Formats: sequence, structure tokens, C-alpha cells
Amino acid sequence: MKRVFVTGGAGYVGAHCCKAFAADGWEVVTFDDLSRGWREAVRWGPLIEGSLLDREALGRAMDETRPDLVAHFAAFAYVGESVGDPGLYYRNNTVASLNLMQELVARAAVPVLFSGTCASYGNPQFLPITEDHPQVPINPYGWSKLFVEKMLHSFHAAHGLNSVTLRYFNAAGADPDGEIGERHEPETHAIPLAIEAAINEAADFTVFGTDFDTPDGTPVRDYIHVTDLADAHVRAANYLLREAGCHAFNLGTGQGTSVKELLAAVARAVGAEPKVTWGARRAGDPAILVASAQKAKSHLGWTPAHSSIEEIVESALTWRNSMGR
Ligand SMILES: NC(=O)c1ccc[n+]([C@@H]2O[C@H](COP(=O)([O-])OP(=O)(O)OC[C@H]3O[C@@H](n4cnc5c(N)ncnc54)[C@H](O)[C@@H]3O)[C@@H](O)[C@H]2O)c1
Ligand SMILES: O=c1ccn([C@@H]2O[C@H](COP(=O)(O)OP(=O)(O)O[C@H]3O[C@H](CO)[C@H](O)[C@H](O)[C@H]3O)[C@@H](O)[C@H]2O)c(=O)[nH]1
Repeated sequence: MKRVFVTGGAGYVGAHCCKAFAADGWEVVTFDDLSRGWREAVRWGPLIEGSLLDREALGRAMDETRPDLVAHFAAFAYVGESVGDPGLYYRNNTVASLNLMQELVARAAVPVLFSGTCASYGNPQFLPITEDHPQVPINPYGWSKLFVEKMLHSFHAAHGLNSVTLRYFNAAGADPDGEIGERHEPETHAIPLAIEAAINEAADFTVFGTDFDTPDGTPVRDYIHVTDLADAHVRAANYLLREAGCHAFNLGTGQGTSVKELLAAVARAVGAEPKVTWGARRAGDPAILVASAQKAKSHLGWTPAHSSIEEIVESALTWRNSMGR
């Protein structure tokens, strides 16, 4: 049985991927400091509590686990927070990932999957965004993740460390079985906030700008169901065990959804309109981010199967209601 060591497995994307790895027959061990994750989300194998910033604890956990592969999700992921406190991001995302890479090369270069982001591209120069699009982030969060990609290249050249970076576009939705879902505190992502604004009297949704150069003036994003992301991780893991190298794949649908279209989908799913405030642009939001998903399709045989905006919103709504708020 193959064994995967999952950093950040108590978080949103990591937990969904743990479930998918277990379903594919992998033994799953989570390493997470629970700084932004949830003990109850770790359901498909043991949790080792520890931080990637504690290299000794990390090395011990890897010696106990002896993984065939590492899936590295652990990070902080709030763009706004990264602008106000860049040091936090360079330490927890970049330095922590360097610690991990050094522990990997000390153990015969265990291959690694890395959570990249569309935020590493910055403002798009052409659409859809292919993997060879220039990467010029516009915030410290994007840089903190891009530096890790660069280090993965250097470690491949110097130490033969094999890796796949998966650059997610907008992760969204929840496990169709309702076992896990999106749980960020504070929540800043559009879909859970829009659902809350449709259900909860006290909540409303601020649309960050209506003057973008898009068909309806609101920003367009490529929302990808977290279950499709999880499927891509399992495929990428099996690919990486066959194909040495330092690879990168976009994970998106190739389809854009505007904020107004998202609000309409939420209204249909809930049966009530989200209460909306028409606000100003949020700093650092590009008008349109849409992936080309061709490379993941041709190399990994991956096609998103659950990423219509209807299915994404329905699953997020079911999860929200199951949390008993
Ligand atoms: N959610 C998205 O839309 C999105 C999009 C693109 C990329 N990503 C990337 O995907 C990954 C997962 O994102 P998420 O939304 O699941 O975030 P999340 O906050 O839900 O999960 C991150 C997990 O990492 C853990 N963690 C953080 N720092 C740690 C450390 N130093 N040591 C050990 N554990 C630590 C947290 O406790 C948490 O459980 C991140 O790398 C993020 O940058 C997310
Ligand atoms: O209250 C809100 C929240 C969001 N939005 C809009 O909804 C869209 C989606 O916003 P999210 O905050 O849900 O996600 P982002 O597009 O900001 O995602 C970025 O941040 C994520 C980290 O949380 C990932 O890294 C992702 O790759 C990166 O593009 C954006 O156009 C945003 O302007 C609003 O109008 N109001």
C-alpha cells in the first residue's frame, strides 16, 4: 500500500484530498498544526500535530511515516492578510516549504505535490491562462507561493527532487457526501459569503466592484469543485510516481463565472436573493482569471465532473446547512 504524508490535511482542500487518496487505496497521514484547520476534518488516517516551521518535529514525523509521496497543502491563504503582514506569509508559506524540501532531500528525495495558485500569475496578459503564462504576482501571498515553485525547480536540478505543482483557480464547493466542507475563519470566499447573505438575516454580501472590463462589470473567476481538485491530486500523485520531473498543471474548468452570475446561482439554490451592497473594488483583484485546463486533461486524463456553478453552489449550501448554524 502506498503512503501519502499530507501537510495541511486538516484544512479545506487538504481534507477533501485525504478522502480521495484513501478511496484510491492510499494510506494517509496528516501533518498539521491546526492553526487554521480542524481536528474533526482529519478522518482518513492519523493526525500528527506539528508545524512545518519546527524542522525537528517535521523530520520525526516523516521518519515515523516513511511516505512514498508528500502532498503539501499547509499554508496561509488570505490575500488581504498577506498585504498587511507579508513576513507571516514568507515565513509560513516560503520558509516552511523550504524546511519541507530539505527534509525530503534528506530522505532520498520523496516526491511532492504542491498547492500552487492562480494568484501566482498576477494580472493576465492573455486568456485562457496556460501554464507558460508569465508569473508576476500582485500580492505577497502570490509571491510566497511562486517562490516555492522556483525552489522546487532548483531542488530538482540540484537534488533530483520530483514534484508536481497544481495551480488551483477558485476552489469551491463541498464533499457530495457531506462529510467535510469549506471552513475558513474568517470566511472571505465569495460562495460561502453569498449563501450566508441569502439565508441569514444579519449577513450581506459586498460586491467588490461593478466597473470591471467584463460583460456585466463584475469580476470573472474559474470556480473548480474541491472534489474535482481532489481527483486531480490522486491522478497527479500516480503520474509523479511514473514521471520524474518538475511539473506544473492548472486546475480549472476553462469557464468563467461573474460575481453577478454567482449571486444568481445562489438565489436559485437557496430560493432567496442574497442581500447585496454594491461596493468598491478590492485591492489586487484582476478582472478575469480563467484557466486553460488542456494540459491536465492531456497529461493526467483529468476532466472536471462536478464543477458546474449549480453543483458547486448546491454542495456548498448542503454543507452550510449541515453545520447547524
Ligand atoms: N482555497 C482556495 O481557493 C485556494 C486556491 C488556490 C490555492 N490554494 C492553496 O491550497 C492550499 C490549501 O488551502 P485551503 O483553502 O485548504 O486552506 P486552509 O486554511 O483550509 O488549510 C490549510 C491548512 O494548513 C495548516 N497549516 C498552516 N500552516 C501550517 C504549518 N506551518 N504547519 C502545519 N500546518 C499548517 C492549517 O492548520 C490548515 O489546516 C494552500 O496552500 C493554499 O495556498 C487554495
Ligand atoms: O465578499 C466578497 C468576496 C469576493 N468577492 C469577489 O468574488 C470573486 C472571488 O473572490 P474570492 O475571495 O472567493 O477568491 P479570489 O478570486 O480572491 O481567489 C484568490 O485567493 C484565493 C486564496 O484564498 C486563492 O489563492 C485563489 O487562487 C486566488 O485567486 C472575486 O472577484 C471577488 O472580488 C466579492 O465581490 N465579495
